[in-house]
Amino acid sequence: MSQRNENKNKMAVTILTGFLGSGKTTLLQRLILKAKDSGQKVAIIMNEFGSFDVDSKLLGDDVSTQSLLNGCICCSLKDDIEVVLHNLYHKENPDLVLIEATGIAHPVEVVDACQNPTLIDKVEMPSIIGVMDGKRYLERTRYTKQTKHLMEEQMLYSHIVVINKSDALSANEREELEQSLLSFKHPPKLHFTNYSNIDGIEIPVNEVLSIEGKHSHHHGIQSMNYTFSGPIDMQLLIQFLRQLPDSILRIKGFLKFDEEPEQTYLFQYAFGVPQYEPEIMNMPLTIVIIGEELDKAHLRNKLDMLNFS
Ligand SMILES: Nc1nc2c(ncn2[C@@H]2O[C@H](COP(=O)(O)OP(=O)(O)OP(=O)(O)O)[C@@H](O)[C@H]2O)c(=O)[nH]1
Repeated sequence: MSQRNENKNKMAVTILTGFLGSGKTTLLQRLILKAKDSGQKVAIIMNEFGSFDVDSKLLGDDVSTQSLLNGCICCSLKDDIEVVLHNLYHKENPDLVLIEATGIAHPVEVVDACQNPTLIDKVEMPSIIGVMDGKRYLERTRYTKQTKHLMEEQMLYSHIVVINKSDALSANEREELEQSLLSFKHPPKLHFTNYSNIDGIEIPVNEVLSIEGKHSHHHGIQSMNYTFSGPIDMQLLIQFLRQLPDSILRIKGFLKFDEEPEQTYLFQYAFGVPQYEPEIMNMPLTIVIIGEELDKAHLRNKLDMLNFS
C-alpha cells in the first residue's frame, strides 16, 4: 500500500537536491514518467534560474508545473513554496509533488520550507534524492570550502543518492564514492546511473512515495509537530531550548507567552538561536521540529511539561 493510501489527505513530497549540472532535471523527467506510469497524479515545483521545457505531449496535461524563479527556495522563496503547496493541495490535490531545488540550495532548508505548521496536515515529511556528478563530487576539494561543504551536505541528508554520469568513473573511483557515501551516519541507498537513467532500478516511484514510512525509524531527517493549548512561560522555553541536542536542526511555529497572552509570536530556532516576531494573525499554537533521529517521545514529554506548567 502506498503512503498516500495510509494518509489519505497528505501529499507525498520528494525533493531533488544536488549540485549544479548534476542531472536533477534529467532525473525529474524520468520520475514524472515513472509516477505517471504507476497511475500517480504528479505536480512539479521547479526552482531554477534557467528554463525548463516540459514536453507536454510526452507528459500530458495532467502534470502541473509551478515555477519559482529568480530566487532560492531555501531563502527568498521560502514563503512562496508554502503558498504553492497550499494551492496544489486545494486545487489539484496530487499524490506526489516533485520539487527540484536549485543546485545551490541546502536540502534541510528545502525540507524546512515544506514543513510549515500550516502544512503539516497536508504534506508528508519530504523524502530526499541526491543527484551527483560522480567525477565532480570526487574533485570537490577544488571548490571553495563552502561549496565543498554544500555538496557534501546535499548527499548527507539524502535518502537515495543517484551517482550520475557514472560512465566517466573508473572502478576505483566508483569504490571511493561508495565507501565515502556508505560511511555516513545514515547511509543512503546508492544508484550509479548515466543520464539519471533509473529504468530497471527498483526505487521509484512507489518506494519514493513510501520512503518516509520505511526510513523514519533509522534514517536521516525527520519532523514532528506539537500544539500548545495556550500561552507558555518564556523562561521555561529558553531552558528547554538550552537542553536541546545538536541533532535538532530547526524549530518553527506559533507561540504565545504568559507575559502577553493575547499576542501570537512567530517563533524560529536555527543553529541554537531563537527568534521571535510578533504575528498579526491569531494562528494555532503549533510548532514543527525538524532534526535527525528525533526522540519524539522524549521531546513530547518535555513539551507537555512546558504546556502544562
Ligand atoms: N555526459 C553526461 N551528461 C549528462 C548526464 N546526465 C545529464 N547530463 C547532461 O548534463 C547537463 C545537466 O543536466 P541537468 O539534468 O540539467 O542537471 P541539473 O542538475 O538539473 O542542473 P542545474 O539545473 O544546473 O542544477 C545536461 O546537458 C544533461 O543532458 C550523464 O550521465 N552523462
